[in-house]
Amino acid sequence: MVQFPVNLNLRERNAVIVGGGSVAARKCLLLMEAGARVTVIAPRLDPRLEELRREGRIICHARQYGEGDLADAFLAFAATDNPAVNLHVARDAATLGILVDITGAPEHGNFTTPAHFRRGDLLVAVSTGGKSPALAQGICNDLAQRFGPEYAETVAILGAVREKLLTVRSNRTYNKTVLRTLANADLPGLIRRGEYETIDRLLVTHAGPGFTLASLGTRTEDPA
Ligand SMILES: C[C@@]1(CC(=O)O)c2cc3[nH]c(cc4nc(cc5[nH]c(cc(n2)[C@H]1CCC(=O)O)[C@@](C)(CC(=O)O)[C@@H]5CCC(=O)O)C(CC(=O)O)=C4CCC(=O)O)c(CCC(=O)O)c3CC(=O)O
Ligand SMILES: NC(=O)C1=CN([C@@H]2O[C@H](COP(=O)(O)OP(=O)(O)OC[C@H]3O[C@@H](n4cnc5c(N)ncnc54)[C@H](O)[C@@H]3O)[C@@H](O)[C@H]2O)C=CC1
Repeated sequence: MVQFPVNLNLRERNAVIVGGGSVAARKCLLLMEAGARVTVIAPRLDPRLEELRREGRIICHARQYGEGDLADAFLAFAATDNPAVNLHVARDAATLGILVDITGAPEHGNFTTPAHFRRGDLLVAVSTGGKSPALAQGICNDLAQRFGPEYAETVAILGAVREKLLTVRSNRTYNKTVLRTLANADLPGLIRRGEYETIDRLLVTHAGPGFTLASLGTRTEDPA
């Protein structure tokens, strides 16, 4: 199965999870992090889901999956321990044209959830197309050691430089060169060592006067 990589914007989109066990709870937390509105349908709820329900942060229907449950979903997850129910969800989603992750039988759905970690706006996702979730998770754990919190700051700085460059300069070739140079300038290493003056010098040299960390708003005061 050749899968297509995509990053979804789920802000204020409806997501329906059929099933309420530990897999459902994991998907639910992930969806909430992304700003989705989550509905869970399951007769039995994991304690984490039960708590979210009590706090009014998700909608729960304490019953078995049934007719019409996917009606207003943007995307859906089948995470019950009953393969027949999961297949029923797969068929209904196909009829409605809704994206669905059949967590116990990925070949019946049209997307899967990769292992992942975040550093601010940096998202690293690893997929084996369902062949070995444990390997995907292991590779992610290795990468997480290599890409520490300094990458969150690096992405914030590069994002701010990019936004300012695109606003103040219309020369695309120039911008591309500057952005590539800065992206390859080991800002993470400089941040790790606290060498913010060197970063300022790099920014001013390559992007131009006015491109200091303070003026970009990514750093308001010198830590020294
Ligand atoms: C297809 C997919 C469905 C989907 O889209 O979610 C799927 C399916 C299945 N997983 C199974 C087992 C395990 N899953 C994990 C862990 C995770 N599984 C995740 C994703 C996915 N799992 C999707 C494909 C991802 C890809 O490879 O591209 C992670 C990465 C992300 C997440 O769940 O959000 C998450 C990391 C959790 C974290 O970071 O905490 C572990 C490891 C562990 O628990 O230690 C095991 C045991 C070891 C093993 O089996 O490898 C089984 C067999 C169930 C059974 O035996 O009954 C099935 C069903 C099947 O394959 O038939
Ligand atoms: N990362 C992943 O995606 C993983 C996926 N799986 C698969 O995910 C599925 C669920 O695993 P767990 O959460 O551990 O199961 P679980 O046993 O903890 O929970 C099952 C849930 O399904 C609900 N359920 C049962 N019949 C239902 C129905 N007719 N309608 C609605 N809800 C119903 C139960 O009430 C319960 O909440 C399994 O199919 C398993 O193969 C398993 C491990 C990892």
